[in-house]
Amino acid sequence: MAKIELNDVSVTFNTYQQKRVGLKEYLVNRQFWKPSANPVLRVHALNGINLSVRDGERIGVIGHNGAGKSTLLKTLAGVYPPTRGTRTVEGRICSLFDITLGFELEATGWDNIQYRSYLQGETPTSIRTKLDQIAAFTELGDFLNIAVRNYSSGMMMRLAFSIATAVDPEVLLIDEVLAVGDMAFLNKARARMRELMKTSRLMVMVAHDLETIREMCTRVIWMTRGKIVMEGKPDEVVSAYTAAVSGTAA
Ligand SMILES: Nc1ncnc2c1ncn2[C@@H]1O[C@H](COP(=O)(O)OP(=O)(O)OP(=O)(O)O)[C@@H](O)[C@H]1O
Repeated sequence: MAKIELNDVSVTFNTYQQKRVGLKEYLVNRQFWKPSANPVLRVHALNGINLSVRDGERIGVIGHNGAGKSTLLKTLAGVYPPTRGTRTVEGRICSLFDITLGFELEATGWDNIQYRSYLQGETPTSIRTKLDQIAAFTELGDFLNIAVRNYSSGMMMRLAFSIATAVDPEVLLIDEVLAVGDMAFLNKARARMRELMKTSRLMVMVAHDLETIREMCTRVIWMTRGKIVMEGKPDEVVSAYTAAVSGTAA
């Protein structure tokens, strides 16, 4: 059984009003420099989020830029620990965002498929059957024999997407704006994503495309400034959001 439980979760980032002051800059200007010249800014990206998602639910997250959607997804994935509150996620997670991060640049495509598959919980036996399927999906052919340092960004995307989606996820976390290479690969990737959405036990998807949300989700969450302002049936929440955005809300 897969489930997600967020209890009063907040995520705060500390950032600086200006760029960080380096050692050289500090030494040169130290008689003039004061910490108050560059105060810490606290960004409350998530603010007291309560969310309970059960097996079988497909959640869509909508909201304007900077509302906290990606931070929510990354908190669910375990990338950001909550500054306050508790996070419980049960089930094998597949995160479809930032998928090209963390590759071994000096290793070949084949080696990276192995390394990543282990990180995704595969065993030497289970990898044996999947290796060829992943390689075939990339359509990278002999390029899989060279170091990924030499890949174009589109080739990296193909490799990363093929590996990330070769799992049998229980909890699927998707950022819709995943750019996955050229048109030919994009169509194939979209088809695979839809398949994963149908087969995973629970999904949370961040999307700006409201039609995809209406079509794919069982519940929608609308976020503003790190808070959930409305949640419920896709049609109702999307209509309220659209009305608010176009300025026709009552
Ligand atoms: N790593 C970080 N360090 C500092 N601030 C951050 C970081 N990540 C996000 N933020 C800030 O947190 C807030 C929420 O950002 P987030 O990326 O979650 O929004 P979003 O709803 O996904 O936006 P978009 O639709 O533009 O992708 C923003 O104010 C953003 O500047």
